[in-house]
Amino acid sequence: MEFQTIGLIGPPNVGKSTLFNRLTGLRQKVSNYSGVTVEHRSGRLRGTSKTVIDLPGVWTLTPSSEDQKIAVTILEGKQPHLPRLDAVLLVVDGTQFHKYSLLIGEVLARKLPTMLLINMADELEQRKGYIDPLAVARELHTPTTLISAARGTGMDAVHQWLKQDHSPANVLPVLQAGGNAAPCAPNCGDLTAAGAYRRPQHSTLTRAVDRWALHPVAGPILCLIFLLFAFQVIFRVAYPAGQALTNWLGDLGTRAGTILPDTILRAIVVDGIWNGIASILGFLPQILCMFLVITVLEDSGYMARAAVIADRTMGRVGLNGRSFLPLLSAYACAVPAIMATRAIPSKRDRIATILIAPFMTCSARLPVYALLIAAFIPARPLFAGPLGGVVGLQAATMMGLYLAGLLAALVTAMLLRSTVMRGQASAFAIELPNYRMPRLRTIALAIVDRSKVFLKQVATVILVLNLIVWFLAHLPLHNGQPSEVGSSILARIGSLIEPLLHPLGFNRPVGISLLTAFVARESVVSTLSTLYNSVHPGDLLRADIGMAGALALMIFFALAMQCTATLAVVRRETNSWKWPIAQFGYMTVLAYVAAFVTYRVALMLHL
Ligand SMILES: Nc1nc2c(ncn2[C@@H]2O[C@H](COP(=O)(O)OP(=O)(O)OP(=O)(O)O)[C@@H](O)[C@H]2O)c(=O)[nH]1
Ligand SMILES: [Mg+2]
Repeated sequence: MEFQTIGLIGPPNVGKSTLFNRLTGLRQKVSNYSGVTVEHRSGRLRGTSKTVIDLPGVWTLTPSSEDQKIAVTILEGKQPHLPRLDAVLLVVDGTQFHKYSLLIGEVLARKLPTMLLINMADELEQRKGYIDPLAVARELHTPTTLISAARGTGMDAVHQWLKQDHSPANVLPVLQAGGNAAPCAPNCGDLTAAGAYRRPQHSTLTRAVDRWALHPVAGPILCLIFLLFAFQVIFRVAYPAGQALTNWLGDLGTRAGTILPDTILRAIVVDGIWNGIASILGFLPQILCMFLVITVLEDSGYMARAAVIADRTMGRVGLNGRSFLPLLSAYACAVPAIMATRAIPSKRDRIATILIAPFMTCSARLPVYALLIAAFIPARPLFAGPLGGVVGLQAATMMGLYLAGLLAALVTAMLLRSTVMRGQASAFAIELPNYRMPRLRTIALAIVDRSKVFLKQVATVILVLNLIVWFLAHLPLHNGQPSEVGSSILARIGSLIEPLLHPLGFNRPVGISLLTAFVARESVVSTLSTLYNSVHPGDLLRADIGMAGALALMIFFALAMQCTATLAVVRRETNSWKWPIAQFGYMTVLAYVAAFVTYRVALMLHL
């Protein structure tokens, strides 16, 4: 009998998802910190009809958080709509083998056919550690093998075990090592002695880097310098590259316009669709640059340190240290970050983290910030002097907006902890993984996948939004001709929201673009482009809203909850409408008031 449904179970950050990707050819997210996978993911074992299921990491089978509950429920065969597991690949990290006897004992006691995979063979050898998998197999009466999921070594034995006929007479002799008959007791005794385990030497790189990265003063400063440098690259390299792309696409649209006959169709294709698309595509290089930075930080193991730094410097606001990993991942997108809060055991801390996650600057805000900063903030050095050129005013403004979001999150956390979510902050312990050279494959896949998500968003949601905006700006028809700008449906919507826009210094196109931003934040760029009928709407906006309005718009955008996808996921994860509604109301009022104050202060300062 061959296995049909195989589960990957094991502690966090041991390489389960890396193995899953190798077995199935899929692209489950892999990163060097604990708690990356928070829900199950199924895939087909390559070349077969068998199902492999990747699970969140667990330290014991007594779950203490939502993600761990998922892993244990599936192991117990109690997950609705999912077949029972008929085999388990129990994955552990060979460089930390001394930590796993409890989990190994608990999993084997379930009596499912199990193979123990000791992963990270490459790192174990490199750091001069040792383990004898056959001796472990003999001790546990369980097939055991040493693998490297990242490099693909040792995988033959795994495939053989999965392929083999598991009727009692046909079990593979080498790996059998005593058969699968006698499962060990819940605690498997001293496996390290039985397996002649020699712990690997400490990673000298990790020690050297951590001396600086975890330093109470130098650590946060280095972190800020690194981010400032990343923003500088975004403005110096990615922005010009993106603008060149937009210019090229804009020219292409103009040329196509001269070929097409001068009909309504030409207006729809060139003005209604193409200009908006060309303007937003120019921000792809910046988004990719940001993802490159985030993926390198995650896969190198730095993110776990950033969480420690954040906990030390910001834990005083009452946030649980465990909140910082999801919050840091919200710099990419709030949706997976809110799902990552499943790893936080305390419900109260989890809800607090969900409520503040959308303040972190997600990648969809990036194009809008870049557009406004490039149009309004002069491209000059931040300070005079020989080193002045290293950091520009534009990069510093971008950093300021990221910090504004963070500050709003922390103040909100403080408010929550002193009102509706009072209570003791729980202690924070985090596993600090060894630093690893980020894998080129992980980075490349993250960037390719991100480009696909962005391009799909542009080709679907943003394109449709653009068309809707364009039509609303030209309807109703009068005697078969489009409306004058002032009498279109959009103009009427504009006049309705005008009283709200005026106190913030926004004009109608900005107001309309903020409405479309509810569907997709990035669409502010393409909506402005469609309304101004230009691939570079920033230049025209400069003449319309002035510096005070632009600063207010940046602050509004930093703080407002303009993302239906996030609201939907908050509803799902908290299982109530109360939280998303409260969150939406609070963030909108905060954004409005902060933008109003910014506008008035900027006017007073004659900016
Ligand atoms: N050197 C080395 N690194 C590996 C190996 N397998 C995985 N890794 C790295 O280990 C880290 C964790 O890998 P994941 O596959 O995300 O681990 P996981 O067990 O799924 O983690 P969670 O989802 O958090 O439970 C990543 O940085 C991987 O690149 C390996 O065989 N050798
Ligand atoms: Mg995983």
